[in-house]
Amino acid sequence: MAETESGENAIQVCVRVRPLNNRERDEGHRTCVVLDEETKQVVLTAVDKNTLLQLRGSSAKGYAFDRRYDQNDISDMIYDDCIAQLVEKVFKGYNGTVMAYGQTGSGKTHTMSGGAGIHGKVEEGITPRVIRHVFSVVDSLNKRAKVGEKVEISAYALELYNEDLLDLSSKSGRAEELSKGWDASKGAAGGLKLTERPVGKDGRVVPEVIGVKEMKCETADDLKKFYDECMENRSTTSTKLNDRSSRSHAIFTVNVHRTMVDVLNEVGDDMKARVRTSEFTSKLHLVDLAGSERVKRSGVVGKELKEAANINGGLLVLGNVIVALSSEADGKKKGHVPYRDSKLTRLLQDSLGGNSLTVLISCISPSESDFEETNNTLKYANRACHIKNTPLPNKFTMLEEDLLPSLPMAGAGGLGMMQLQALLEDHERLKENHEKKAREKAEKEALRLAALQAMKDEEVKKPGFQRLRSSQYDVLRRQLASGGTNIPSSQVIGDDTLKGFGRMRMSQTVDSPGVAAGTASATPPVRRSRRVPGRKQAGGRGTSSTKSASKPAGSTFQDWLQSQMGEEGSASAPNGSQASGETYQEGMEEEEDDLYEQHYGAEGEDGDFIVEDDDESAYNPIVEDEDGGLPIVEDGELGEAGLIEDEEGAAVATHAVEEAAGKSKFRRGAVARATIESDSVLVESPRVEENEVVVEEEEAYDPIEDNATPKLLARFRVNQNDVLAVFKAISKEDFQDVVGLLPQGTPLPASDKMTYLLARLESGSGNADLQASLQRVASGQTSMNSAVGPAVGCLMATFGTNMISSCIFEFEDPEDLVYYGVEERIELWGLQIPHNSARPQLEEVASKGEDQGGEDKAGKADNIITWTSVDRLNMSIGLLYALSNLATDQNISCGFCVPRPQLLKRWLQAGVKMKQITSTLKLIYPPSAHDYEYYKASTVAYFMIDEVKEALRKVLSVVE
Ligand SMILES: Nc1ncnc2c1ncn2[C@@H]1O[C@H](COP(=O)(O)OP(=O)(O)OP(=O)(O)O)[C@@H](O)[C@H]1O
Repeated sequence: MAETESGENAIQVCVRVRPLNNRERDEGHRTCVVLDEETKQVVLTAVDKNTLLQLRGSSAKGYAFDRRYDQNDISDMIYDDCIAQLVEKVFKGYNGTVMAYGQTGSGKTHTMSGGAGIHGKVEEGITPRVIRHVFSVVDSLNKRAKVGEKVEISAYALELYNEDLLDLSSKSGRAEELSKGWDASKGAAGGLKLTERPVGKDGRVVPEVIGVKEMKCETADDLKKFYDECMENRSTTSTKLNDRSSRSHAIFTVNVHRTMVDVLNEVGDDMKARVRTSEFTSKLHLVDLAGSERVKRSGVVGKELKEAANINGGLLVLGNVIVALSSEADGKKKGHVPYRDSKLTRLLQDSLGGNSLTVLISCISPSESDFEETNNTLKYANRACHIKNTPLPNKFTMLEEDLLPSLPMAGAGGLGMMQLQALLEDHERLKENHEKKAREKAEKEALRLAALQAMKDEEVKKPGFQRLRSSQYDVLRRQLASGGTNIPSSQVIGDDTLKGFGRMRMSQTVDSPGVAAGTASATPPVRRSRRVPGRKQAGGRGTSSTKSASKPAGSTFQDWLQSQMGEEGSASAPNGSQASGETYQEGMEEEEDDLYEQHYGAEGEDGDFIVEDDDESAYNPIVEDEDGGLPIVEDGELGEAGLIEDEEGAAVATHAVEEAAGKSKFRRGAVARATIESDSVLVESPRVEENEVVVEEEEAYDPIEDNATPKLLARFRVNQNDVLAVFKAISKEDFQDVVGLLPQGTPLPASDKMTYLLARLESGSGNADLQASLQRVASGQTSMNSAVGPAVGCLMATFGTNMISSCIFEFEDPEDLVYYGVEERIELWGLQIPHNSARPQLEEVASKGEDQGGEDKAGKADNIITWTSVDRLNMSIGLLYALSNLATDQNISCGFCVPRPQLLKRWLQAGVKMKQITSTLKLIYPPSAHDYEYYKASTVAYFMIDEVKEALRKVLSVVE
């Protein structure tokens, strides 16, 4: 016998014997059915000669069934034994069928629908129980539903009447159909359409009824009402054998549509936890067949006779189907199953021999007068026990994955149910808001672009309109950063510098990188393109004014970098770098190449570097053309588009060429000389003569006066609560995951980019207090390396960039940047301009430093060391400045980070010193995370907040 995965029979056949009815009693019929509990048989006993004859000599006929119910058993028992579990299975994706079968008047409708029984006792039928049960399951599922999960119930009712398939829910429609005639020869005239949908590869099909009205029901009452209405419409008639005989087969189908959400135990490349949302629809058919009847006995004529013929015809085919299926299941030759011989069997083909879990309730009369029909029913029921159904849960349709923010792995402590629920709720909200946000964003961007365009249009009307290219700012920043304090601050920082940029002649000493590194002689004025010594000893590119040479002796990048990093703990020379040292070194070598190019110019094909004249020791940050306009490359190599050189040498020149060719993605055409018609629309660059920055005055346009020069402003509004909460979250030493560390009741950030990725710096043995250790560093008693070494550990929480921007900082775009498109902003800021998004109101927590005090020898607040971590993702110097400001406010004087090469580069360029900590970074981090390996090989650095601020002030025009 076919079984489900859980071992239950896929087809359960039970027998129900009704009591003798009044007519049978009146006529003196006796019971011929006995339930033998020992043999589990339903035994038909021969009670008279004729019956004996019919039994061909046997005095008794027994059929074994697992479940047998006599006249004293109520439908409660049948339900509990067979139906309840079926209903539960339907919610797990299985199709189910409960089908009452038997001769007319045997109790099928009573069993399926209930009602006043023979003894006047009202009994609830299986279908009303199913309805109640279905909604009790729905309620319990809803109670423990995850966000995004739902279950929907709908139903439809069919009637197969004289081979016409009708919608029982539509009384008028049904009457109309019937008026067209009930002759089976008319087939489906006017009725519903029955089709078959192929499923699987074995040629199996499932029936589908087209056009039936499906009713969505929210409550059990809704569904019961719908059921009652449908059953009211059913064709019945009074016969000799049944006062209210069903003249049609009725199929009431309950659809269960479920959407389920599973949080998978995995994290994707994007560091989001995988969530699988799946859905299925399963069907529970509740079938009340019309009864077979011997027309002689039921005494029907005319229309009822025709009905009986059709009923019997369908049931005959049903019997044949059962026989064919049972023979097949018994291992006999696979034969043809005549499903298509009747509409009834076509409709039921999934329930018998198909994909359904089926309970067949064989209703029988106990009366000896019905002996033959009962025997017949039991015979088929017995055969049906052998039918093999192959129930498989309906295929889940996966809707989507990957919607949750990433969760810490179970190994890191896992999530509590509450937290998980919170995340799921967050997830749901995100899902709902996703489209709305996208739409709003698109609208906002469209408005912004329109406004931007309008502004640009206005700007270009101004005489001499020009704005500085982002690369020019980089040039300036780097130049200023490398020059350090030698440049008067009034001219180095902020508007003044920018004002002077290209406008006035300033005489001041600038230490070029080469000078800072203590190598090659100072920076002479150079005004003609030439090559500087390259790292390769190859020939020139055939230009008369170039030649090859070696990199200046002693002028190593390493030297320069060292000078940038300060004396202690050079990131460029990570001595003592342990596990991560090698990778770090490789990273730095890449950086070296990068920075080398920036300082000595882009490498030519042969490894040479293009600079001015033949003076190998020369260093010329800026070259301009004779007219003081856009610089021109004179050796012809770079065309006539212009050249701006400083540390970046030819790289900038190349950029200028691209610019001229209209290839640059930044401010295409806005700077290129070719596009500028007016002589007055020129941007000049400072140039260096004998270690002096020379900026020639011109009559032309003053970007500041014309209010067209962008300023790099760090104008931040910081959400203190968010930051404090984050700081608190990452300041616990003994942690399992960040979520668990957030203050009780802290709502989780709404950002879908939120990540909680954890790393802990394993800093050797000992259990000293990190706080105290850091204080010793602050008071100069010890170095960071030795302080962190014995400390308990450094917890570093990294958050997605979005979270940093939306949770920690709230930016106001500097007004002057509003002219710029996103790409330009990125270039200027090193970070996408953060957006303002909804941020959770997190509980305010006290400053850790103030709470803990510790060894604050000097007793000054600014000597109290607290620490924070900095996201490694594209942290711009602007963000870093804002963070540093905040850290100062909070008496935080030291920051840790895992610098990315790009980040390191940018910070170094900005003059921010970072020092490597020689320690092993132990990751508490999902290994599946895309940057796991990166972190594994990373080095932790630290920086002192004051130093950072001081350095950044030099390159940022800060509005405090
Ligand atoms: N188990 C039972 N206990 C009490 N009364 C019953 C039982 N089964 C059937 N009856 C009564 O017997 C009568 C006939 O039952 P029912 O209408 O359910 O038969 P049926 O098999 O549906 O007949 P038909 O095929 O003609 O529609 C009804 O009055 C019903 O109340």
